[in-house]
Amino acid sequence: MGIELVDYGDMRVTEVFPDPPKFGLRHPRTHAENAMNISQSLQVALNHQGKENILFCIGGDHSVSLGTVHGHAQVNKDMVLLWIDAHADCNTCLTSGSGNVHGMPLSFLINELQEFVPRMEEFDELRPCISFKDIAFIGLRDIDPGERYLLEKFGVTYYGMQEVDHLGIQEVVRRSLQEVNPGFKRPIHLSFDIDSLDPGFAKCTGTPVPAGLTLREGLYIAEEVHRTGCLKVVDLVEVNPDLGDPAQSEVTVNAAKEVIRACFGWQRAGIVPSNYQIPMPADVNAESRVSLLREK
Ligand SMILES: NC(=[NH2+])NCCC[C@H](N)C(=O)O
Repeated sequence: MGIELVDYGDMRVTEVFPDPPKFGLRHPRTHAENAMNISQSLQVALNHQGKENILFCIGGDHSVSLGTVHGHAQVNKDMVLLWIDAHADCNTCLTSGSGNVHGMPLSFLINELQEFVPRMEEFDELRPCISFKDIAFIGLRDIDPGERYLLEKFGVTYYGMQEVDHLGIQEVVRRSLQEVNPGFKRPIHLSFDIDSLDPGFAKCTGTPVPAGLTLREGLYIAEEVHRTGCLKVVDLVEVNPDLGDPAQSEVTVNAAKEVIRACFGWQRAGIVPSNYQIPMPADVNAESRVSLLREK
């Protein structure tokens, strides 16, 4: 594609011991510490790179975004968030049925939700940093009762699969961008959970849900978000090639790769890479060739 990539390396996950559940939330100290590490590393990377660049974080599960969104919001205070997912991931530890933090990251980050989250000093540093009005959800189809209650209570912009079927992906993306980022003035954080895609395209993920986005719809989202010119940070999470058979894992990884390429500006219609030079026959230089053609 003619783009230059800089690899900032892997984040090591630190496990903290002992780490008993708190309010049902599993591994609170480990999660809080790792989220803070991710947030700080992301801030360093964002401040280091050029303004026109895109920072890509490859998960990990969706708890990664607790750190990435927090870090991004410290650098770009006016950022908006597009959450592409089968799940709303805004359970509080009290509404969660699983205790898994990958279903809760937004409960720590969204200002309006703080009154529903019990205080845990481990998470004190991860101050909430975004409001519901700055978030659009696309692809939802497995929403827990507590999440549904909160989405309704705060009148949140969300386009579940029902809305995708009703409006079509083009209108869903147009409305989402228009609602959170009118005029394309604000930096965008795209948090793309591979389980937003239908299991036919992404079986190898921890919590697959049937009847999801097609790969075409997923790519359309990524292409359109790239086209805004506002895309600053992308999370691509919940890809787990160890789940499922080798064929399914290849399909899932390929889907993830295609989404990543689209975020970086690849288009299905093809692109001319920035450093591309058209091959010319060796015998004739371009100028004489043009004049030969004209003389005929
Ligand atoms: N990012 C995800 N895959 N989230 C799945 C969450 C599933 C369920 N709602 C939970 O809270 O446990």
